[in-house]
Amino acid sequence: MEPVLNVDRITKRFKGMTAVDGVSFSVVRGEVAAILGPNGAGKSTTMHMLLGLLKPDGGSAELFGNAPGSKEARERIGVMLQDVSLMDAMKVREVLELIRGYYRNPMPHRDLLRLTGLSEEDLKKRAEKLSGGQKRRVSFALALAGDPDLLFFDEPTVGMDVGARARFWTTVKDLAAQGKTVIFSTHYLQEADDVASRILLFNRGRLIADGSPAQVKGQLLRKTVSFKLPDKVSAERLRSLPNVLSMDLGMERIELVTDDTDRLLYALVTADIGASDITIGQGRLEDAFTELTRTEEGVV
Ligand SMILES: Nc1ncnc2c1ncn2[C@@H]1O[C@H](COP(=O)(O)OP(=O)(O)OP(=O)(O)O)[C@@H](O)[C@H]1O
Repeated sequence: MEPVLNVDRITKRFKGMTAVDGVSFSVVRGEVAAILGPNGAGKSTTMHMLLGLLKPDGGSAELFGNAPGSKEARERIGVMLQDVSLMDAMKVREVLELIRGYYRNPMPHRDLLRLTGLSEEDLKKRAEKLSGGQKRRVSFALALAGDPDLLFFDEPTVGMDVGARARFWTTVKDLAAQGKTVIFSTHYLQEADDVASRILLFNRGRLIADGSPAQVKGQLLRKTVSFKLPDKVSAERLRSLPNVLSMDLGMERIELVTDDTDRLLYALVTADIGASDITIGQGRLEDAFTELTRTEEGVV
């Protein structure tokens, strides 16, 4: 598999705080990789280093074997960042043609409109007159203008309505199926799960999980073991059971959140506390995500 991006222990510090802390990963051709994480996790800083907009304090990155920001790398990438100024005074067509003019093999005009959903009418407008959603479409068109092999999207769907979001991701998947590689950042686990073939989960500047959505979810997912108890059993006693991450002591039922159902169940049954009507439930993914990132905070 052809490596498109190689990141080796990349690090960035800002005035005594470490925004990105020794992150390593690589991405191969045709992957759609989501850089996922809460606010301040280091997603944008990482992306900016990969684009050559920020210089790392340690480690390195290579795009198609070239340094970020080099002419060779820039010619093969397309970028959609947050809050891009679209040269407001120009018409959309002029902006697009200007950017297409920078590239040796720009994407044909017709394909750009088809992929981004921009209309001929939109092209006649000045960028400043566009709605938020239309501006995102133009940003997408600018990212595709050079028909790049590698696309970077920083929180691309912010400001898009549901329909625009769905269309955008369908197009992204089609582009990946044609062999283009896509790296995007997002706060939303669900979005990463729906779209990405690969999830890079960041928290507090570190890469804390890396794998397919199924692998990362497997790592994140916590199950619940719920049961009834005949007599009052102290919370202390329940907490002493193995692999209990948290407890909910209801009037009717006790619910324990665990990262190892088998071990907990065995201990529960052999503890001889009279647990009955035992059920196992699937934890909610969003809860698991919150839990994992919170736990990591405690570790740092
Ligand atoms: N130019 C800068 N100067 C100082 N600190 C910065 C700078 N850029 C980012 N940081 C800090 O580095 C950390 C990581 O920020 P970054 O923007 O990379 O996170 P993020 O994951 O993209 O967050 P968000 O989801 O909120 O966009 C944060 O604590 C942020 O305050």
